[in-house]
Amino acid sequence: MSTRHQFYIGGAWVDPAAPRTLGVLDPATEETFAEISLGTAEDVDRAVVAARAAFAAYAHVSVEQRLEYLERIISGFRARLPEIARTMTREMGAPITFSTERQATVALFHFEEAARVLAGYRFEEKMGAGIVRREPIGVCGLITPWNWPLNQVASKVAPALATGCTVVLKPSEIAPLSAMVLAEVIHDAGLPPGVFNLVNGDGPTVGEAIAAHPGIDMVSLTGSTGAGIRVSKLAADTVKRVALELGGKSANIILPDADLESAVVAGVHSCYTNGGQNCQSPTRMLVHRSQRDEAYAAARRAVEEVRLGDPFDPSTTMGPVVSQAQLEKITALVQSGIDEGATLVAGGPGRPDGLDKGFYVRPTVFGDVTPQMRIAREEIFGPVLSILLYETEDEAVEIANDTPYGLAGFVQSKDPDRARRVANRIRAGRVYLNGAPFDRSLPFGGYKQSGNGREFGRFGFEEYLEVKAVLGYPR
Ligand SMILES: NC(=O)c1ccc[n+]([C@@H]2O[C@H](COP(=O)([O-])OP(=O)(O)OC[C@H]3O[C@@H](n4cnc5c(N)ncnc54)[C@H](O)[C@@H]3O)[C@@H](O)[C@H]2O)c1
Repeated sequence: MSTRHQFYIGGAWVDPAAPRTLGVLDPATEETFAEISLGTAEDVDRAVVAARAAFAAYAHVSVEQRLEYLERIISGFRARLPEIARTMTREMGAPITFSTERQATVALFHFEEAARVLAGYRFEEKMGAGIVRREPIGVCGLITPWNWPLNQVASKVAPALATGCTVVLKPSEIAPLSAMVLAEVIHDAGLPPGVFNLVNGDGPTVGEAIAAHPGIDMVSLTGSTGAGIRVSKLAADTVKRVALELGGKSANIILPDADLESAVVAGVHSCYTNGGQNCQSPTRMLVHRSQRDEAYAAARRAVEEVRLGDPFDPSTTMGPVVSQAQLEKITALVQSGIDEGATLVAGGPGRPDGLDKGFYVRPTVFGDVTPQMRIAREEIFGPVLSILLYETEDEAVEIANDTPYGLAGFVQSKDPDRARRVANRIRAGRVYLNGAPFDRSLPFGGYKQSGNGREFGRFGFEEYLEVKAVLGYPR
């Protein structure tokens, strides 16, 4: 078993203020394979002192120098990408192919994108009788989840470092190890001590200490809506900037003119990506009532294509879910779907055949789901798709928007103008038309209870900047 008891503070790996440990579980074997420390408010204090001291100089480091640091992080990351991917597969169960091609690669993208934005960014502009300057906001407390463990870390750390901020990172205590590899990469890149700090711990202790700390200027959290609310309340006392990336229950509207078979099959697979543990997963599929039977048959065929099993086997397309707690939550919601009268199209509760160990759940599809059912309203965070039926385009849009969330939407139609019209009516921060691929430069974030921040590209970069007007220039 590997032990990673130290935190990265002030440019060195240091012992925690008090000994308290937590095992990290391999979700495929249910075995504890590593151990970390759980920090305290005292550890957060030390990290904030280091980050504040470093900010005084780092805020004024030239763009060229910051670009050089980012380039060194990028090459160090690239060199360790296979190890980073394996670490994520071990700590949270994503299939190795997915960890390599998506989880790790997308995390690397954020550093490349931050460097690209930094290289072309105008930090000053002339306006009226003055100039407007954009300056780094200060010390940033970054709190991240386990489902895309390094992507979420990188989408915050990269723009923070690029803009001249300093960082106190608290990765998820459930999947903390890939972030510790990143800390080693950042150390090797030779950033000044204190610019980047990492303290492991749980939400109520270390997360809340970060949110409340008077020495932190901004807190950015990706996680559940409940954690986001708690962090906002704690941050209010010191009027911190708060950026939240929270849960979702995204709708995938399949308009009647779409190619139904391919839209349904792609929608099922998209819902199941990363074992369904994605904030923006299209978990509510909206199908025209006249296409019900055909859609259910296509969904069943898509489920048969899923290869559930050992996440280190390159042919596996779905691994276990992250934990026993997550497995129980998913199972309870699947049972609620049955109890509330939805039609079980595929899957269901219970252990998948042939998998006696590990937190495996059966990929499941429900049909005839109504908007009031729990499986239509609650974020399940597992491979469970709900199919809802609609009669008119207006009704489809109404169902899509009938949720406290607003992270993403998906629209399928052969008519691009029609798809765009429907997209404009969806109250969400991102809409994908006809299976559009991921684009790292476009903003990512939620409406409503899905959050208030924007990450990725220029929008993510600007989250870490203050705006200053300097008056007294000729007009
Ligand atoms: N919108 C997005 O970009 C996005 C991306 C990925 C995941 N998510 C969301 O994250 C959730 C799954 O991740 P999770 O289970 O790790 O979420 P979580 O809210 O349990 O934990 C997320 C992080 O917040 C910390 N935390 C928990 N309670 C806290 C508190 N009271 N104060 C401060 N910090 C606290 C945790 O320790 C962890 O580091 C889902 O709801 C998912 O939709 C959102």
